[in-house]
Amino acid sequence: MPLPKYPTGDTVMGRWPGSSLYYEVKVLGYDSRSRLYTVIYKDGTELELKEQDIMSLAGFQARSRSPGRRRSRSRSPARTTRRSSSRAAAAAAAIADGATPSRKDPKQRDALEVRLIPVLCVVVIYSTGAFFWLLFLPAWVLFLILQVNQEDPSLTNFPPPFPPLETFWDLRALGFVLLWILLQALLYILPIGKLSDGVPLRSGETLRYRTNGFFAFAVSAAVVAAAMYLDVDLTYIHSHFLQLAVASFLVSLLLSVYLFVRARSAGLGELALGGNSGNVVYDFFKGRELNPRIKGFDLKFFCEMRPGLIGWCLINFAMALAEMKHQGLETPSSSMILVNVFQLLYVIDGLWNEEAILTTMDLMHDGFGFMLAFGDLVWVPFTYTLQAYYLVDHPNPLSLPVLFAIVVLKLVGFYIFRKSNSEKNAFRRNPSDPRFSHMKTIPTATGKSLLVSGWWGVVRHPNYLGDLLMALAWSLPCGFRHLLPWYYMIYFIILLVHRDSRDMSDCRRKYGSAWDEYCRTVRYRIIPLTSQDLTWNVYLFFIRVSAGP
Ligand SMILES: NC(=O)C1=CN([C@@H]2O[C@H](COP(=O)(O)OP(=O)(O)OC[C@H]3O[C@@H](n4cnc5c(N)ncnc54)[C@H](OP(=O)(O)O)[C@@H]3O)[C@@H](O)[C@H]2O)C=CC1
Ligand SMILES: CC(C)CCC[C@@H](C)[C@H]1CC=C2C3=C(CC[C@@]21C)[C@@]1(C)CC[C@H](O)C(C)(C)[C@@H]1CC3
Repeated sequence: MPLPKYPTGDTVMGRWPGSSLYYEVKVLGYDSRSRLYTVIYKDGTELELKEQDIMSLAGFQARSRSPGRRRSRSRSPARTTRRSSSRAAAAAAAIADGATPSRKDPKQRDALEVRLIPVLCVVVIYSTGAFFWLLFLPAWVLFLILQVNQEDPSLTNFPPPFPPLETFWDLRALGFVLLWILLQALLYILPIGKLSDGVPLRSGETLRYRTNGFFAFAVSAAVVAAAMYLDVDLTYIHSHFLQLAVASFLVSLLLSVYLFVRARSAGLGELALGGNSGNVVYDFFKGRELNPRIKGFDLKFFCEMRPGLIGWCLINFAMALAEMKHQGLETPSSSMILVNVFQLLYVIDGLWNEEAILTTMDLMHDGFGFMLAFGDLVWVPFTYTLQAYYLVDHPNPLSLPVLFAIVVLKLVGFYIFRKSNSEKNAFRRNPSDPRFSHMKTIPTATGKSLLVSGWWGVVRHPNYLGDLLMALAWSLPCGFRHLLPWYYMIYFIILLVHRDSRDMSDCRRKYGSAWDEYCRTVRYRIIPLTSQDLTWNVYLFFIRVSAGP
């Protein structure tokens, strides 16, 4: 067995994952199976690093002597984090690493150029990718809203007519959005409901969350009922959908700027592993801080679970009222009822099992930046409601057998989704729970184990499978006349396939050979008996190039 290059107890320089910055770390151990070093940073953060991400102090100092290198390397994590604004050039220089050649020596200069060009290309691709998404995502929401408003929303009617600029803005709409967020914030901070522990952070600390989502939903429903009793016309939401979306976009943008700025004073242990590359655009998009909090008010948890998610149900309900008004109906159509009830069940289930969100990727690993702020406050409420919006002016009557088949599909999907999510959540919270005693697991070097029987032994992401079946049941009530109500299904396949591939590489990095063993045992990713094919790999290639590191 080869001896580790860096012995336990040694002080070395370790690369901060996802970035090009090196900090002083102490080696705590080496796992020969996964070939990973466990190291501890000065702020107490413990991580596992590969050998190529570690340098001896002497080697590091020798390389730092070059003037070009000194700029991007600071021994103080806090300073370096703040300084990471020397951006692309610093990142490029740091990634290029190695003995920096003298600029006067033409041979060495050529060598430097040869090495810098691909590095600069990577930096350019990452910032271009993030920049593209920053512009594309809001534009796409706008396109969907304008398209669904058309009498014939088929792609042959592309592009939809662009409304006059002044119609985009309505101060009242901004007022409603702010009031809604304030109401949700108030319900979130009320000392009512359970306090749940998150998963331990890298520093060993555990954050507490007020998981009173169901209570917040019930009170919000009562507030909406009271508003209707007072003759508030909820169909305003349908007629001012664009203005409400623009107002929410503004809120999400301001929130993202605030999040980016406040991350400058966050400690190293509070930063997410991705999203701290030193590239402003990329980091703004991905989010730098893992759990930004204002005096215990957790911004990421709140945004993901409350205003957008509960708002989604309010919008759907308003669409049902708008359908009755537009089509002169006494009750909503059966398709509208299905879409409303199915999505309501999904949201209520999420809020009822709110604790389970604490073991999802977003909460455990992702930084909170534009992507999630926009996703939570704009994307969810204004694109997930598209099926209901579509049905307002595009009726699709359903026969009883079709209706029954769709309900069965939804229930099967929901069962798989709920059971698998609850199984993983319970296992992560208490692996020694007697209900797991008969289950097969694979131990990993981190101390955590992987479930290999039960739902997680059928496919590697059974929860995605259930979610996809449910998504199918949400689109079917809208029929096949247009592609637009199928948008959610198409987007969701792309999102989940991408999340699955991201999770695969994260888990491989975390668990090394134990993960490989899990993948050998559980061969299928999302759909049983479906192997990876060429399309999947081509698709993943494009997603990776555009999504960044
Ligand atoms: N409607 C929507 O728009 C969206 C819905 N979703 C839904 O949200 C839910 C959460 O999804 P997401 O956060 O992406 O992913 P998961 O909840 O599946 O979390 C993945 C994590 O689970 C752990 N894990 C993986 N395999 C195993 C195993 N065999 N045994 C034990 N733990 C394992 C790993 O974390 P670790 O080992 O570190 O604990 C892994 O990183 C899903 O149901 C998904 O469908 C997600 C995105 C969007
Ligand atoms: C804007 C981007 C293209 C995509 C942004 C993605 C986000 C919209 C989603 C990432 C993970 C999510 C989850 C839910 C909603 C959508 C986002 C925020 C979720 C809260 C929906 C309800 C479920 O029951 C859940 C399991 C709690 C979901 C968790 C993940």
